Amino acid sequence: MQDMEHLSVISPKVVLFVKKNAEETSSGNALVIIECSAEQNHGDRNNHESASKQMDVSKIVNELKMQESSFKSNLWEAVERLMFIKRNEISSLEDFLISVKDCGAAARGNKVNQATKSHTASTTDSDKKHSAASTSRSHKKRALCHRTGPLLPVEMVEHLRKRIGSATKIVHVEDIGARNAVHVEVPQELSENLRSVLHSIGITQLYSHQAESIQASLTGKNVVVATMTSSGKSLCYNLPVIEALSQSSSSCALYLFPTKALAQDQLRAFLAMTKGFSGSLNVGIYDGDTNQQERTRLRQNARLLITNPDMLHVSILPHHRKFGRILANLRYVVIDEAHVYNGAFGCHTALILRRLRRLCSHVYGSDPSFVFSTATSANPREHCMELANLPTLELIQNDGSPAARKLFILWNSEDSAIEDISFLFAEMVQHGLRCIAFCKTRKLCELVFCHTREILQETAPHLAESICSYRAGYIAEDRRRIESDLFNGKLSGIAATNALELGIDVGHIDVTLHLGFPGSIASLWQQAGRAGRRERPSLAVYVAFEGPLDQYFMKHPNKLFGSPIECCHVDAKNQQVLEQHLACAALEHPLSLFYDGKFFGSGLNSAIMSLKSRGFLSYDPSCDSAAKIWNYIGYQKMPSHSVSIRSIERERYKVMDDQEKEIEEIEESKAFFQVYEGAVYLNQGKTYLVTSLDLSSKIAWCQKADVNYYTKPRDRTDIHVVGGNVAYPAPAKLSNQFSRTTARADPCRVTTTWFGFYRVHKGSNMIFDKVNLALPKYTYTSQAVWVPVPRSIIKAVESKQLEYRAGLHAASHAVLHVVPLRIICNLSDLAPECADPHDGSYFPERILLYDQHPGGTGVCVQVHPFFMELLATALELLTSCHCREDDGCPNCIQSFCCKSYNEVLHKDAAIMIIKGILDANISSDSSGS
Ligand SMILES: Nc1ncnc2c1ncn2[C@@H]1O[C@H](COP(=O)(O)OP(=O)(O)OP(=O)(O)O)[C@@H](O)[C@H]1O
Repeated sequence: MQDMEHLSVISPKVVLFVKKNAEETSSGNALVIIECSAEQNHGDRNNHESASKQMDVSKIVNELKMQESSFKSNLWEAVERLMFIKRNEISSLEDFLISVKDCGAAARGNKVNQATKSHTASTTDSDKKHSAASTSRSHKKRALCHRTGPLLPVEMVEHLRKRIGSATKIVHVEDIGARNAVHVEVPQELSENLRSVLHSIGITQLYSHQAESIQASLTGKNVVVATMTSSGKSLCYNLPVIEALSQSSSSCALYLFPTKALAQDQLRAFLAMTKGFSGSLNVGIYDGDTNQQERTRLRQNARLLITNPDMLHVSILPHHRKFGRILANLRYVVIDEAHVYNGAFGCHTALILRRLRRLCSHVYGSDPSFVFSTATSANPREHCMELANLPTLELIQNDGSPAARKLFILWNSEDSAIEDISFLFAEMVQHGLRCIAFCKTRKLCELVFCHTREILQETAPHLAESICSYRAGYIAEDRRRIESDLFNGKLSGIAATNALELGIDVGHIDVTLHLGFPGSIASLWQQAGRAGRRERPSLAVYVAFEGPLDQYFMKHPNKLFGSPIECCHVDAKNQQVLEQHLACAALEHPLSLFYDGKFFGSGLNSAIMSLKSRGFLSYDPSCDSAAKIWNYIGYQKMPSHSVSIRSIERERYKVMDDQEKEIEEIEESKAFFQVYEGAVYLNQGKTYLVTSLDLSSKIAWCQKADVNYYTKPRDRTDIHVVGGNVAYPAPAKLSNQFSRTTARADPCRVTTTWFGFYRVHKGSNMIFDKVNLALPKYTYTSQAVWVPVPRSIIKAVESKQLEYRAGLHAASHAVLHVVPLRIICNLSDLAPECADPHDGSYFPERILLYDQHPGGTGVCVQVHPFFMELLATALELLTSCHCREDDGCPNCIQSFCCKSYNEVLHKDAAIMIIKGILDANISSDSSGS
């Protein structure tokens, strides 16, 4: 009985002991009960060893209840609740005692309290002997139970340090100092109307950048406002627009927001601002949620139309005559959050804006000014000029807004990042700090929400309902409700995906938590920018996962805080996308080589020829031959309907509960990651079990469940190179020694297979069951660029005792990293073929990149001519990177988008493979010449 610690005298007959280092019971408990008499209690424990029983907590509690019915029920409740909630976490007597202490007044007012006091004192020494990890866990519990009342965000760092003790997880604190405002008087040229608008929202002075930008816009210049998050960028476009609309009763404006939520938010702000406004501004949102009646009303009356690029593409431009009044009088086009228009989506938006400007010019004789805003782009001017094909653009970036101090903590989790962020989330809420916990995936978002709520139910039940989750997939009504609850202060915390990253005004937020690196430094700042608005000090905590990418930033904080944010890229010359939009443009208004070159660039001629040969365009011989007019003659009535600008899928699975209520719709490509028979499915913190999946009607039926595990699909993505000609030939002139490239560009078939799932214990994250499933595969055709690896190289790598597969995996990541050095693209458009680290079966011997969008956006075809040069650049990258680890760093072989979580990478093997391919290529080149 030396390993027993006295827990409490529960009754004259029963004493609870914790068995130190006990083997876990089936439900993961290490509690032992000693049954004895009151006198025996004070005797030698060894005498009663035979009476000890180790069993499930549930059985213990029931047995104790039966034996001791006279005991106070509220204490039972407390103990029971505690045991169930904490089942895997009771690592020391102190943990348990602290938790008991927190379990209500009843528990504190009786014998347990006395036992608690004496044993808290007596176990302090033994606690010191605990390992660092268990000490930190113990401190964590103490933190959870410790309520000191409201704290300021900046006080939280010290508080956390005290709570988690010496085994600190805080590896770095970046102190981002406050910035003073640079105010200027409201410019003289602003009308009385505008002054009264400002007055009505309590603004007496402008920030310097606002005045600069407003003045430029009022004189008709195109402007990009590139200042910090929460720097008052909305005013930079709202004021000139209100001015224009109030000066002329016919003037109109168009606002483009990338999300519906943002559009709603901005409409709210605009209406609040113009509440007492004398003139009629007629503002409205025209998006997929707008009903027919409202659409008609807006087409007839709106002067400020708030929409998105998708609506512009499929509805407004193809039916432009119905919007003729607005287009003819268009004074301003506002594009908020310009950094979102990046990569493939940016490329499509760039062509949509060209279609808009062309119609304004050719059909309606208008030439609107553009106002862009962005907080997180390293090249705002270059990016926005390319986006709208503008000859000039005024860059406003001298930020005159004030900012309060922000502390940015890097938190390296020793055990579970999910548990840590949940603990931090609960801790913030308990100290009166409003908080958003950003999670990378929908599932993580639900898990963090559930964990945090469990903690709060235990430690501060009155706060358990004050948190919520928010992610894509929720029905619009739920999202609007959550947004407004957060705005109104009904909610004090929210676990969210990047759906909440853009500038929705969610009221004041004190703290942002970030679970894992969100994919770009720009995105991390964008998320962190949600807190500390309105000059309040704030806190951000980046909680790292175990993966190499997060660990890299934990080791090198300067790579986060000292590096510039990423550039935004769009490639409006992408031949494939250009042709898709030219077909749409030709339907909207006939195309002319003569008049349209300035909108669509030098690729116009060859794109028209290609469309002609494919039966989309025909030349109108009746027109003046110099103007060369081309009409749309394609078989599709509305070509824009088949051009998906965000790869939005039409095929979706519905998730229904047993009351036949729809809970969510999930895109087909993502459905089986979430719903399959036996899956634990989470939605807004509720746990469901998927009882059946009807593949024909695409419905997943589920019912509420109370389970202590989650499920994880087992899946694999295979690339099958189909062969044959690619749609677009490589440019004739290829450069230097790699002209006889062995790289190929081919159509490919991308197939994701789900072959089952794991059941994983919630607390321990241990897999305890493996289930096989037969689900339909998800397949789409796309394009790939690839190069085979000669057998001799594989042998050479293996002869050095290096892992060939790890080298191949690392090499494809390195090649992916250098693609943006040669072409303008978004890295998420492309993906490398990643070897499944847990699958030892055949894997193709090649380095391959494929286009992630069904049908492909043409990036691989563009890459093909210089693929071997990319290999040479990748080799330079690897050999010049001084990181020492075999599995490299994010600067060389680790990739954020790796589907195999950067497992099984080897830098030296990658160097050998790339070098080998290049050597083989040069020798085949010289032997062939
Ligand atoms: N000149 C000003 N004086 C005082 N407060 C201002 C001024 N201009 C704007 N604000 C306030 O600053 C807050 C942030 O403004 P806004 O939402 O326009 O910022 P933003 O730069 O668009 O933010 P985000 O980057 O998140 O989209 C608002 O509450 C707004 O009322």
